[in-house]
Amino acid sequence: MALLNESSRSWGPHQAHDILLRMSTRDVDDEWAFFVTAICTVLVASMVSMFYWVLWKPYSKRKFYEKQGIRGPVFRPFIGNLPEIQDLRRGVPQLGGQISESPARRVGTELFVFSEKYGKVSVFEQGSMTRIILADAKLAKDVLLSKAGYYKRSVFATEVVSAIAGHGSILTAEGGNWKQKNQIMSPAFRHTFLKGLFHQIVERGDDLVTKWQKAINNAADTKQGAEVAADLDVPETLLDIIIRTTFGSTSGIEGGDIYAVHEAVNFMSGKKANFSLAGCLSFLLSRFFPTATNIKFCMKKRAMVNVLKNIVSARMKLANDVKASSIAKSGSRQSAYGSDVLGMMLEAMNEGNSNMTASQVLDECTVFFLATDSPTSQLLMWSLMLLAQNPDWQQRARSEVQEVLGAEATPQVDKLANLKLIDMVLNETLRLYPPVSAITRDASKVHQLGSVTIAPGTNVIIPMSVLHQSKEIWGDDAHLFKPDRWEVKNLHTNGKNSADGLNDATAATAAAADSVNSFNNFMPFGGGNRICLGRNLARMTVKLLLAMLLRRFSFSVSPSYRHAPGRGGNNLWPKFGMQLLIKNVESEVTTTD
Ligand code: HEM
Repeated sequence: MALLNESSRSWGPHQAHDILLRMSTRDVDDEWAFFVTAICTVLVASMVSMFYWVLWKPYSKRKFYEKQGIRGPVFRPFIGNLPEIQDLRRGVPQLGGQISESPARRVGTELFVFSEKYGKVSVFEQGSMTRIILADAKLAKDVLLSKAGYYKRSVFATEVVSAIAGHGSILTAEGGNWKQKNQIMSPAFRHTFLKGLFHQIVERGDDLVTKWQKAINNAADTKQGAEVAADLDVPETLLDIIIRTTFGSTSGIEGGDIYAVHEAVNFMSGKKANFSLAGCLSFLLSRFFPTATNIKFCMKKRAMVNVLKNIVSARMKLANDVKASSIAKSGSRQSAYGSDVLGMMLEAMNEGNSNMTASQVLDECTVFFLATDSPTSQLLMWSLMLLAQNPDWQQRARSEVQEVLGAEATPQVDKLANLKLIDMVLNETLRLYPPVSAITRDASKVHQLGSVTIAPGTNVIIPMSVLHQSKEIWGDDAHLFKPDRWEVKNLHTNGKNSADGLNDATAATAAAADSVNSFNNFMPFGGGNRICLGRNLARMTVKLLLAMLLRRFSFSVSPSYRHAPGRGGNNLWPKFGMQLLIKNVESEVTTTD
C-alpha cells in the first residue's frame, strides 16, 4: 500500500528505478528469510524426529517393559547396549577355547549372558532398536505359531537378505506373496520327490569318499591316516548336491560353475553373517560406495548370477524342446519343466497364473544357495567333529551303519529309515550346534505374549542356541553330547511314530513335533508356517553322507584344530577351519584309486 502511494505521488524514471531496486532487494530479503526459515524448520523437524525415534521411542519402550518387570542392562541413549555387547564379545577367547565349551557362549554371547542374568524374558537396545530375548520355549513357540500373525520378518534381516538376493524372495516375502511362493516350491520338497534324489546324493557322497581315500593313500603312513579339512570339502560336496537336487541334473552346470557359486556364496554369506546392528548398518550403507569389498561383492554376485542364468536358460531350452516334441503332447505339462524347485518356479512363471518374473526366479535361486549351503554343511561338519570327540558314539553309530547298510556298495533308500542312532546323533548335533542360532521377528501390532504385553516395533529374538542348552529343559548335562536323550522311549511321543520310510529320517523330530516336552524346546528348523522348507532334504542328505563316511573312515580331532565355532554374526562356522584325522576303518578294503 505504501509503495502504491509513493509511486502515485512522484512518478519518474529515477523513482521507478529506485522502486524496482527496493522491490528486488525486498524480494531477496524475503527469499533469504524464507530459505533460513525453511532450513530452521527442517533442522527442528529432524531434531524432533531424531529425538523421537532415537531417544524417546526406545526410552519409552524400555520403561514400558520395565513396568512389566522385564529387566536388562542399563538403558543408554543413542547407542543402546552396544558397549556391553562389544565387551561380552571381546571376552570370547579369539584363538579358540576348550573343545568341550558350549558354542552358545561364543555365538550370540549377549543372548546367553543377558538371559542368564536378567531372566527368561529380557530387554536390551541395539542402537535405537528395542530387542526382547525370549529364552522361554513356550513364548518362543507362540511367536512362531499362535501369535505369528502379529509378527513380520525383522527389517534388518530382510534388508540384508534383500541386498544380496533382491526384494520379495521367499525368505523375506510376507502375506499373499509368501503364500504363493510357498505353494509353488513346497511340492519339490515332498518325500516322493526327495526319494528320487537319493542316487544323486549317493554319487556325490562317493566323490567325497574317493577324495578322502586319496588323501589317506597319499599320506606318509597310510596306517596313521591323513588330515582333511572338513570345512572345505564338506561345503563343496553339499553345494554340489544342493545345486543338483534343487536345480536338477539337467542344468548343464560344470565343476567351475559350482566353484564360482561356492566362492560367491561364501563371500556373500560372510558379509551377511555379521548381523550385529553396527555390522548391518555399515553393510547396508556402505554398499552404495565403490569400496574394495563392494566391488568384490558385485563381481562375485555377477559371477553367480551368470551361472544361474545359464542354469535357467538351459532348463528353458530343454522345456521348450520337450514341449515341442510329441512326448510333451502325450505327457504331463509338468514333465516339460521338471519337478524340482527350478522346474516348479519356471512352470509357475510360464504356465501358471503367478506373477513371478524371470528376475524373481533368479533371486529365488540365490536365496536357495544362501539358505542351504552353509547350514547343511555345518550340520555334517559338527556331527563329524562331535563323533571325533566321542569315539564310543562313533563306534556305536558305525556299527549301526554296517549292520543296516551292510557291505553293499550303494546304500538303499528304504534302509535309511533304520539308522536310528544316526538320527539321534543328528538331533543332538542340531541341539548343541544349531546352524541357525537365532530367529528374529518384528512385532507389527500390540499383543499379549504370555504375561508380557509386546509393543509394536519391538524386535523379538528366539535364541535357539540358548534354549537348546537350558539346564532347566535338558537337565544338568545339557552342555554334553548325549544322543541317548533322543531315544524315542526317552521322548514324550504321545505314542506316535512315523510310518513313512523317509519320514522316519526325522522320526525323533516328527515324534517330538507332537510332544509338548520336545518340540517347544527344539527348533533348529524354526516352526509354524515359516518352518524351513528344505528340512527333510537337509536331514536326508546329511544322514546319508554321514553314514557313507562312517562306513569307510574313522575320525579323530587333529592336533592342528582350534575350537572356535562362530566366524562372526550368528552362525557356527568353525573360525579356524575343521581339521580332522581320518583313517580307514579296519575291516574296510582300502584300494579305491
Ligand atoms: C541343517 C540345515 C538347515 C537348517 C538348520 C535350516 C534352518 C532354517 C530355519 C531356522 C529357518 C526359519 C527362519 C525363520 O523362521 O526366520 C529356515 C527357513 C528356510 N529354509 Fe532352511 N535350514 C536348513 C537347510 C535348508 C535347505 C537344504 C533348504 C533348501 C533346499 C532350505 C530352505 C529354506 C527356506 C526356503 C526357508 C524359508 C521358509 C519360509 O520363510 O517360508 N533350508 N531354515
